[in-house]
Amino acid sequence: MTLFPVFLDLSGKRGLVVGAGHVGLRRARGLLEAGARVTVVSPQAHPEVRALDLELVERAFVPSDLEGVALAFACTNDEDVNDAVLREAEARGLWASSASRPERASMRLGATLRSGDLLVAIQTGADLPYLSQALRDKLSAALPSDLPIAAWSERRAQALTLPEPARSDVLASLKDEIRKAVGA
Ligand SMILES: C[C@@]1(CC(=O)O)C2=NC(=C\c3[nH]c(c(CCC(=O)O)c3CC(=O)O)Cc3[nH]c(c(CC(=O)O)c3CCC(=O)O)/C=C3\N/C(=C\2)[C@@H](CCC(=O)O)[C@]3(C)CC(=O)O)/[C@H]1CCC(=O)O
Ligand SMILES: NC(=O)c1ccc[n+]([C@@H]2O[C@H](COP(=O)([O-])OP(=O)(O)OC[C@H]3O[C@@H](n4cnc5c(N)ncnc54)[C@H](O)[C@@H]3O)[C@@H](O)[C@H]2O)c1
Repeated sequence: MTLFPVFLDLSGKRGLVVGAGHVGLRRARGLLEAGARVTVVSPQAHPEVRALDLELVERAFVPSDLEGVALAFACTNDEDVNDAVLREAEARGLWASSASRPERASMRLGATLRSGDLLVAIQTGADLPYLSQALRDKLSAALPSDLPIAAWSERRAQALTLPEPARSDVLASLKDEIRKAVGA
């Protein structure tokens, strides 16, 4: 299956996390980092989930938990519950992922690498987190830590306001400088 890569702006949207073990904790943190509002539904919760700024509902999942939600993460240790979350999400036209049945889900996750706003996500397409993590670590070690990304972005924005041929000249030299800086 060929997956479509996309980066979501979740600010102000509600994400539902079903199951508050260590995978649910990772999903809740990731959603909060992205500015989403988060509801976690789980009878038991990892202690670190309680410390987060989210709504924790301490009971088993029911389909109405999906009301008002933009996307859902099935992270329980019960495959039937994770399947039910996928099924109910699908019925409501919502994207959902499953920690235990990824191949049945409409949404897959990957290993991620962040440096400021720079975000790299790696998905093997083969349910092989060891490979995506290994590639992420390799890329992380190779990435220069002091890239002047904001300054480059500002120079590009300014160049786009220039008339030709200045615009193309400035953009070409910026492109060369960036490729050299990252060793491409
Ligand atoms: C990269 C990362 C991102 C993330 O999940 O955040 C990620 N797994 C991570 C960690 C991790 N995964 C597992 C352990 C337990 C210990 C171990 O086995 O080592 C740990 C360690 C831990 O949890 O700490 C085992 C595991 N993983 C999956 C299953 C189910 C299955 O295989 O069916 C099982 C077997 C469960 C079991 O049977 O117990 C499934 C998936 N895991 C994916 C991604 C997706 C594939 C991505 C790809 O192919 O590229 C996919 C398909 C899910 C999806 O699409 O959402 C994250 C790194 C976090 C980081 O370091 O940043
Ligand atoms: N994708 C990944 O990266 C990854 C990594 C490790 C494990 N896994 C898979 O994900 C599953 C979850 O892993 P974990 O380590 O977070 O498990 P865990 O056992 O730590 O947590 C499971 C949570 O689900 C909750 N739960 C159980 N039934 C529920 C229900 N009906 N409604 C709501 N919540 C319910 C439990 O109370 C618990 O908080 C594992 O069983 C495994 O299959 C995936």
